[in-house]
Amino acid sequence: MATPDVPKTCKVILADTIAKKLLGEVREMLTKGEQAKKPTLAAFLANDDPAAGQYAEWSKKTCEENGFGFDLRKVNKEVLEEAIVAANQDDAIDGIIVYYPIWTNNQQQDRYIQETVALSKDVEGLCHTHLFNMYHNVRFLDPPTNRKKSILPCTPLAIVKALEHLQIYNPILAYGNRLFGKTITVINRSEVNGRPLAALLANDGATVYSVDITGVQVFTRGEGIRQPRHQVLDKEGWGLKDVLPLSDVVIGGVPTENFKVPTELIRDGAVCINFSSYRNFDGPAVKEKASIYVPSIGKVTIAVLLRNLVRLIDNRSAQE
Ligand SMILES: NC(=O)C1=CN([C@@H]2O[C@H](COP(=O)(O)OP(=O)(O)OC[C@H]3O[C@@H](n4cnc5c(N)ncnc54)[C@H](O)[C@@H]3O)[C@@H](O)[C@H]2O)C=CC1
Ligand SMILES: Nc1nc(=O)c2c([nH]1)NC[C@@H]1CN(c3ccc(C(=O)N[C@@H](CCC(=O)O)C(=O)O)cc3)C=[N+]21
Repeated sequence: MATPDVPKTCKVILADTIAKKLLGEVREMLTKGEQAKKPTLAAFLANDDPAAGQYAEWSKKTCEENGFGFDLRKVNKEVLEEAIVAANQDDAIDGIIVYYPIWTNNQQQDRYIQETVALSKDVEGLCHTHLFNMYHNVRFLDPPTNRKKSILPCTPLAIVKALEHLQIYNPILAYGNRLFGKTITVINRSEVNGRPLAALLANDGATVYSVDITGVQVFTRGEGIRQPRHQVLDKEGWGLKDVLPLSDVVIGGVPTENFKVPTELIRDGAVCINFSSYRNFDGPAVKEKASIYVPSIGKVTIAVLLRNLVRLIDNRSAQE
């Protein structure tokens, strides 16, 4: 029998679809818990980054629509540290988010602020203990009791949730190994986004090419997939031209207007995901190449933020 002509079309998946599913789960978690009061986030905005301001507005809206409190605090850089310390001690506040970057030319100072947020209120998973657990593939804060879940950074986790939704995670495989056999390129290696993302994906079994302005590194679980955590190697002289043709999934996070992933290098049928505030893929062209295209992820990030907040509250009741 002749095979009918199947049109070759790219499926565009919007963040909203994935976010709605997660928000449904979050509301369910909320009704199961026995919170006496409305879970409340304190959000510190101490820069004039338009992306951060927009993100704050979106987060506020999503919080309020889903039964969460969102307390936006616009503060001066100079008083930020003291303001965070006060929120750490305030029982009315369940989680704290700080919009980065703050000191654009001083990463050390931003790191210091990340550490100022109390571990029990670190809704973005950026405190050292949370980062250490993520990089070491440790899921709980209190082994061997395992009642307190370690928090994962919002944007990397949002991308993992998107990949689960798209069934790039293969549920036939064992949990923790569901990306085995997949090759993924992540274009961005910042400490808050690209690097944790590459580590998470490698910890789940993928081969991850992590690309930044300086070059390419490969994150894997090592030979024979038996390593408990990822390993990193430099790929001297490699560039997008080497890694894109190998990649089942391409994730763009370059924060510039004019950067575009070269469409001609993308594999036919690849899955393309953009998390940058700028469009890293040339929309019409990528739809001729990709099997699935996710043009933005922000709404999923916000859903994950709320999910993390519920986790923090559960962790606190596990403590008590
Ligand atoms: N949708 C979401 O949930 C979120 C989106 N963002 C957005 O993601 C973007 C990235 O944010 P950050 O990681 O904080 O930025 P960043 O400036 O800290 O890091 C940018 C990364 O991209 C790399 N890069 C820059 N130009 C490149 C090029 N031409 N080729 C390859 N690599 C290049 C840099 O080397 C660096 O690793 C921004 O647009 C930000 O607004 C950030 C957080 C959440
Ligand atoms: N500590 C920290 N954590 C962050 O996660 C963080 C940050 N700092 N600094 C700024 C960037 C930027 N960012 C965005 C998240 C969502 C949307 C978002 O929801 N965008 C909508 C688009 C809105 C529209 O329609 O224009 C979407 O993707 O659907 C945008 C931007 C988080 N950031």
